[in-house]
Amino acid sequence: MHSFDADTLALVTAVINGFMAIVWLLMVRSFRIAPTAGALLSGAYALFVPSLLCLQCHSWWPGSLGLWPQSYSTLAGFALMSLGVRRLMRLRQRWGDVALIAGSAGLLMLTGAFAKSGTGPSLLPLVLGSSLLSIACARDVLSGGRALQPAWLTALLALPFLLTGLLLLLRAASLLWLPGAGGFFMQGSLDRSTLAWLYLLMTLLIALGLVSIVVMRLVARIHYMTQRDPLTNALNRRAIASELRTLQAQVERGQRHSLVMIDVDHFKRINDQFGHAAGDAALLHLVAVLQANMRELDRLGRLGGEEFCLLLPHTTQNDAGLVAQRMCVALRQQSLQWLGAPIAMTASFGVAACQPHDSQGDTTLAMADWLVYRAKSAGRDRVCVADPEAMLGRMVAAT
Ligand SMILES: Nc1nc2c(ncn2[C@@H]2O[C@H](COP(=O)(O)OP(=O)(O)OP(=O)(O)O)[C@@H](O)[C@H]2O)c(=O)[nH]1
Repeated sequence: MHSFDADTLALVTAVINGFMAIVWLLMVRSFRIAPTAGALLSGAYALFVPSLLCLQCHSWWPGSLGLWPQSYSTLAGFALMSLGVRRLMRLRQRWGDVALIAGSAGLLMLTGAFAKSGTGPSLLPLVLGSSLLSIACARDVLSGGRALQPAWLTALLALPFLLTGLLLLLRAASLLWLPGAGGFFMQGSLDRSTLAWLYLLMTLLIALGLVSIVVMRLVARIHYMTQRDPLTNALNRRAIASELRTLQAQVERGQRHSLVMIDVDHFKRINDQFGHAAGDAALLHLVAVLQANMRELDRLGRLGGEEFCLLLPHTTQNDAGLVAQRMCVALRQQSLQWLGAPIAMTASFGVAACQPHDSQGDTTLAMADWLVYRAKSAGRDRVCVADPEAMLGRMVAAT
């Protein structure tokens, strides 16, 4: 553990910070991932590099510069880090708080430097300000991560920020008690290289934590996209088939669920008369009307073209018929507004209860499909509800 001295470890930490600055910049520029948070974090990491490198070059640059570059770049780095973390956790930005902490720390250093005329800024405000900002990051990860990740994982991500904040707080305390301690790392009870190791470890953990937040968000987004129809954002065919299989399995255990198949009437005419864009808008309008008339646990999916499927868990066929009737009337009454003019739109609905002994839901789907066909034949703009006995007889006869 102690085979490296503190300066070498600070150099390694600087390299890691530089690498992370490039990683975040790449994510922002090349992939447009978390653009604002990424830019702020990239800036923060870039600012930490000179603050760590200054430990090495301190001896040979102009004495008048003293600790100024190191002090301010560290403080500015923590300020940007704090803003970046808030943005990454999708919390309302607190520019005022960050400006207050960083500004007052900067001002204190400035006044301290003038008071001591040329001795360079006092490190105390810098370390205290950085510590507060790092603790604020831990708090933001905890509050922003509540909705996203399991609690233990959020706590794990917040921990390195908290430890860094506490280390800096300890350092501030040592500066207060030992005002002569001029170096970046704390002197006293813990030796410099142990502290350098701890800072290096915290840097690594924070970098991993921040990147893993983005990776988890991306995985969740990709999972969401594989389940959705890109135009209407309703569930796609694969996702609705999977939901239907789940309901069918519950039917075997005595639950009662229903399915509604919906097909827009004369959709081709809308496309032909008003153009494909109007057709797309009509599909979005249909989904909006259906969603306004369904419960949160109901599932709406697009099977393809202008054909949709609505799963109604814990709903009898009769109740599902009433829901479909409500949707049919709502669609008839709320015409699509296209370029300032109304376009009348209706749909045909087929309603069937989820059938037993139908693990894939094929029979249920076929029944609802057949009922839509019947609604179309009977003049469209209506709901047909299954009569299971009569229907199964007819479907068997038809095959
Ligand atoms: N705008 C648009 N049109 C689509 C989309 N998917 C399929 N269509 C069109 O939807 C139309 C479906 O026409 P048909 O199957 O004849 O059905 P219909 O005109 O609604 O007639 P009925 O169902 O008998 O009332 C076709 O012209 C497809 O090109 C889409 O995503 N956007």
